[in-house]
Amino acid sequence: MNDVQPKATIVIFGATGDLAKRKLFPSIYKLYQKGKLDEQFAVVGVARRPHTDESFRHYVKETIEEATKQELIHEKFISHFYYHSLDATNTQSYKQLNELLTHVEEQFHIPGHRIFYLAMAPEFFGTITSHLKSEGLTTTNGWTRLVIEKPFGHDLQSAQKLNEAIRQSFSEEQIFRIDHYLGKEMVQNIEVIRFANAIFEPLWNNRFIANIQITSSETLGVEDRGRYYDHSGALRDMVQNHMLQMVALLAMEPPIKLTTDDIRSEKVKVLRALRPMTHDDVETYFVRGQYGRGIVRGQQVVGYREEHSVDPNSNTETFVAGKLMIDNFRWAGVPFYIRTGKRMTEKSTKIVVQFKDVPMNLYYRTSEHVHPNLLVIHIQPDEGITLHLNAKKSGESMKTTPIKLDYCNNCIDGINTPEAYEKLLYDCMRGDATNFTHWDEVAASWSFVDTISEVWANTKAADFPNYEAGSMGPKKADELLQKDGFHWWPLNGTM
Ligand SMILES: NC(=O)C1=CN([C@@H]2O[C@H](COP(=O)(O)OP(=O)(O)OC[C@H]3O[C@@H](n4cnc5c(N)ncnc54)[C@H](OP(=O)(O)O)[C@@H]3O)[C@@H](O)[C@H]2O)C=CC1
Ligand SMILES: O=C1O[C@H](COP(=O)(O)O)[C@@H](O)[C@H](O)[C@H]1O
Repeated sequence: MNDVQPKATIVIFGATGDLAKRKLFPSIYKLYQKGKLDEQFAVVGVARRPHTDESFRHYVKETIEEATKQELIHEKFISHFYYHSLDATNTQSYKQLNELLTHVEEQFHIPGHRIFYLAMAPEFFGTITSHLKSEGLTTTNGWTRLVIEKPFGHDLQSAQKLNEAIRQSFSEEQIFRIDHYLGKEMVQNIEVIRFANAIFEPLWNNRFIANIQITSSETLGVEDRGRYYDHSGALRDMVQNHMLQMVALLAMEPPIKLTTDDIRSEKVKVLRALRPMTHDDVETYFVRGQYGRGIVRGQQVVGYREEHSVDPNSNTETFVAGKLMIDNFRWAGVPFYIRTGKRMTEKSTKIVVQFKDVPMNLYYRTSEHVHPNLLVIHIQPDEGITLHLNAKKSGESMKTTPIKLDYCNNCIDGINTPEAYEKLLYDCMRGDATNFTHWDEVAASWSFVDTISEVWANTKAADFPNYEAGSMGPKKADELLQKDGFHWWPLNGTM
């Protein structure tokens, strides 16, 4: 894990697809540019469509130039790319792939370390992994690792089935399940903010925190992913993975050490402590929404049901808000509100920790309230922390005014935060699985969301579409907090 310039072959299944193009190739290039990969690496692209090594290299070069908006200066870099045309279901083809891998390993002096990155539809995961093992691709002199993209199943049962299939060929230690939110700089910062600051950890519990709000809003609609999304919805697409991972990081106990196992084990405990939903609870604790037509960033956009490859009578939610309770000593009684949706007012991911009011308000003897202290963690697009405090109003004795202490992570000159995929790929190459999800986390998350999706699948949402594109979601999402005497803190800093 200490190898700063790991030596490995990255085999990308689905190399002609969208993810490889937009995220994987540019990330590999950035790692090379930063000197995190030396010359002992290779990338072998795999997909069905025909390519020679030359035409594939040309394609990769173009995609990187497009993504990074710069001329690809390192011609040497591109010579590390190879292509093998393969239908995932064709056994014979894996033998040829193995021969190619042996060849590139000799060429670049790579000691048999292989990463198999499955950037393909999940229905192929089992077939590919079983072929990798049966055709000898996992038998090398080095280590072999498997990177699996989301979605990891559709519910607990299908995830279990998928996991069992993969585990026939790879052990849990070899499996790196991607959740790209765990690669985001400020998501990784949650642990540091909590555990490296004496002022926060003693307050990080139900005695001092009133509620925690996590919002991940998008302005985009479903784009060209209507077919996938209409069978998934926001609950499976965002809540089961990204949102619950952020909840786990915010709520976990301090790990004994900062090791992968210790951190994961604390996260799993949180996910297991989530108060399970009964069918009757769902309506009280969760709100679903679907966008209708509206205006997003000045552009008129169509409603979800009019999107390409979406059922015109679709019951699929494009928005979820929920109130989560964590039934343990630290968090009993503290609501964690989550909210995520497509076609909302702005693209933003933020966490707001609202502290309880001071026991007695000395500064306003009237009914006025002092502002609650808030710790805002800005995940994206801005990265940073804002602490909202109260201070004395200049010149006016005994009057308070809200003030903000701001730290902007991505404003510092010269620091360009690495893309999540860049960090995660590098972690995988070094064998650090901390920011990947363990099977136990996946299972606990599915088991929590399954009841909600069952209820929603079996009851038609009569009010869909129930929010206008370009808004912050349905009214019921506001009422969810109002019932508890809270409100969503605005995302644009006007608090
Ligand atoms: N795109 C994104 O931003 C994100 C994607 N993901 C996940 O990543 C995975 C890939 O997504 P994405 O890149 O968008 O998908 P695409 O549909 O763009 O690409 C699919 C890839 O699979 C290849 N493929 C399809 N069938 C076969 C087959 N029988 N044998 C060999 N190769 C095949 C295709 O190439 P060819 O047609 O040449 O065979 C293509 O390279 C999915 O699991 C998705 O959910 C997760 C998060 C974000
Ligand atoms: O995993 C997914 O995440 C994206 C949002 O990611 P972000 O990094 O842009 O916040 C979402 O658009 C997509 O539907 C989902 O599959």
